[in-house]
Amino acid sequence: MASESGDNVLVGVIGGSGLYHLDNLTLVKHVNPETPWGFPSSPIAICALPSGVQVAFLARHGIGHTIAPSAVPSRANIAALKSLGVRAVLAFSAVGSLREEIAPGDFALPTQIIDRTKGVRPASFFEGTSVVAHAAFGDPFALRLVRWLETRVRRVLEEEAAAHGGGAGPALHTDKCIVCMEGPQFSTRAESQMYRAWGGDVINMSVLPEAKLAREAELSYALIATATDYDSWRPHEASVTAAEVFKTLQTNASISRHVAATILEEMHAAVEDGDILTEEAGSMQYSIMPRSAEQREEDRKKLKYVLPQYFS
Ligand SMILES: CSC[C@H]1O[C@H](OP(=O)(O)O)[C@H](O)[C@@H]1O
Ligand SMILES: Nc1ncnc2[nH]cnc12
Repeated sequence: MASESGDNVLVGVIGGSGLYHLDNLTLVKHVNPETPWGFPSSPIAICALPSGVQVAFLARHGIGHTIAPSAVPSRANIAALKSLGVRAVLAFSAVGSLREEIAPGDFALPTQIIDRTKGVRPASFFEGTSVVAHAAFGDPFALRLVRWLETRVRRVLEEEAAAHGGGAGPALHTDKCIVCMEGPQFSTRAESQMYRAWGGDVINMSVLPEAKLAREAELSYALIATATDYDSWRPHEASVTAAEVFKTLQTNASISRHVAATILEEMHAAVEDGDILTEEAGSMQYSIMPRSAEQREEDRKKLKYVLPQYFS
């Protein structure tokens, strides 16, 4: 797909709470594409890695963290990244831990999601159009990208531990299930315990509809979850507060920047090389219901923005 920017920006990074910029990058320019679903959360920073390779960085809640989780314009965010030519998205998120072994400061790579959003977030590019599509979402993250990330993120966490005296350092937890709640209030103790009983391992307010929209846009999407707290399930401990989250947010963000600075070059190369990290390309081919006479031309035009190969 020819990108709107004309640049070869294949990798997009979405920063969550505490992560409003990346390290070791030279800002090339800011772009703020108006998509058929409005403007992204903030202007997108197109940044050059030391090799000159460019990546796109978007702050999910805006640079000044002014957008609440339920109000994040996820359709515009994903559509804007796609319009720049992005094919794989690395998203970061601050999460609560629902498991004793996932300590604040640890990192997790989820492979499953439980949806506890309340239907107030627009969750499909097809919503409100005359085109019906049912994307496959059994594996909500791009598994090849997740597996690719495992070894690389683990290595960075080991480097972090070595640089800070060789102690245990943050652990990486793989194959975890993330609960996405509506918020903005945190969970009750009863809810937190229920999520554990359901098999949830970590919890946030942001992975949906972001992951669904990435799938609809045929972008490979993975989430690096960074634990900040133990949510509200521990019977004899205080339940989570924003103050508790803030305690680990900066350290987690700084390690997240180290992860990004270490892997982005290689990730760009892997995406460019072909199908290793672009497994979602073509995945919507059989998800869109066959064209009928009732499909409105204006809707096809809108959908062309994210899926040009099906709506030319
Ligand atoms: C600041 S606590 C709750 C807030 O933090 C997470 O944001 P993000 O996923 O963007 O890092 C969580 O999802 C909530 O939105
Ligand atoms: N306990 C929690 N619940 C939901 N989102 C979070 N983000 C960070 N901690 C969280």
